[in-house]
Amino acid sequence: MLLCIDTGNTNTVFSIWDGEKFLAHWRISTDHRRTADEYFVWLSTLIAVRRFDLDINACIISATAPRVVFNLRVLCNRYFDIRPLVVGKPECLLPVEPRVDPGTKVGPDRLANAVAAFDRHGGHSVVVDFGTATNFDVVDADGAYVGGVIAPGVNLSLEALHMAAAALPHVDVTMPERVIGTNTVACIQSGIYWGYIGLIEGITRRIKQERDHPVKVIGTGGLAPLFDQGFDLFDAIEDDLTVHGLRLIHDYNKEMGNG
Ligand SMILES: Nc1ncnc2c1ncn2[C@@H]1O[C@H](COP(=O)(O)OP(=O)(O)OP(=O)(O)O)[C@@H](O)[C@H]1O
Ligand SMILES: CC(C)(CO)[C@@H](O)C(=O)NCCC(=O)O
Ligand SMILES: [K+]
Repeated sequence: MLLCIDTGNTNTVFSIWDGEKFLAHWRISTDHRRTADEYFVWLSTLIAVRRFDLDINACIISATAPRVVFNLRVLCNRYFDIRPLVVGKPECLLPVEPRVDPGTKVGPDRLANAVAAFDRHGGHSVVVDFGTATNFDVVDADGAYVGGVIAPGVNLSLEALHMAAAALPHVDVTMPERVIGTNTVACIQSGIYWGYIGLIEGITRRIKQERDHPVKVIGTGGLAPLFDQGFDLFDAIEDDLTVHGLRLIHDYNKEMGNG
């Protein structure tokens, strides 16, 4: 079984691939202080609940927070006796290299998104990923990541508003019926919701103008469905895009005799 670990700045997803399908996706908050032993206790508890044998013989990691990699490597070595592939490190091959400015370290989650989008939708696409950041990852005809956009994430914007303005409470993200709010909470919800609708519409329109080929827009991340209600923002929503990409990158390395 392959263990795919997608560490974002807020949450980390552990997914188990049995060679044909994902058996489970488990989520834990990202904390670089978490030790290998802590991860293992957590993992083995979840595996016991699901009653399948833990037979992990390969691991691939995407870490947008590089500090977590040390303890994840220890987890792999100590408990599974394997060396993980770490996306973005020179020893981890990619089906196509990204085409960006020299010296740019593209986020490994964006590299995985590009590989997954190319697999499911072919070239000429853009992934809109709603995580800690709201990032747009542009995929070329051959599947290469060729750049994109990084905007503050929805929950980050809400948090910033609440922290910086004494009179503004923390609110949940929902779709308000009307743009004009008649109370404080409704005003904030409107600013966030309609603000992000405008951001997604505006940025995808401009990305399409900059490309010389029609572009498919793929939404992913927990909040993608919320922004899809009644709007034509996305051609597809994929909830497991990043781990799907990790699985493909692992398989590619195996095919190439690497790891
Ligand atoms: N209506 C909602 N309001 C607030 N949060 C939501 C809502 N729906 C989903 N979420 C949250 O969105 C998050 C989506 O997870 P996702 O993996 O896409 O990004 P993340 O974990 O926040 O960021 P990162 O991947 O950068 O760590 C989950 O933590 C989930 O609890
Ligand atoms: C943009 C985020 C934060 C999205 O998770 C991550 O991919 C990242 O830290 N990227 C590094 C910079 C870049 O991708 O250009
Ligand atoms: K993510």
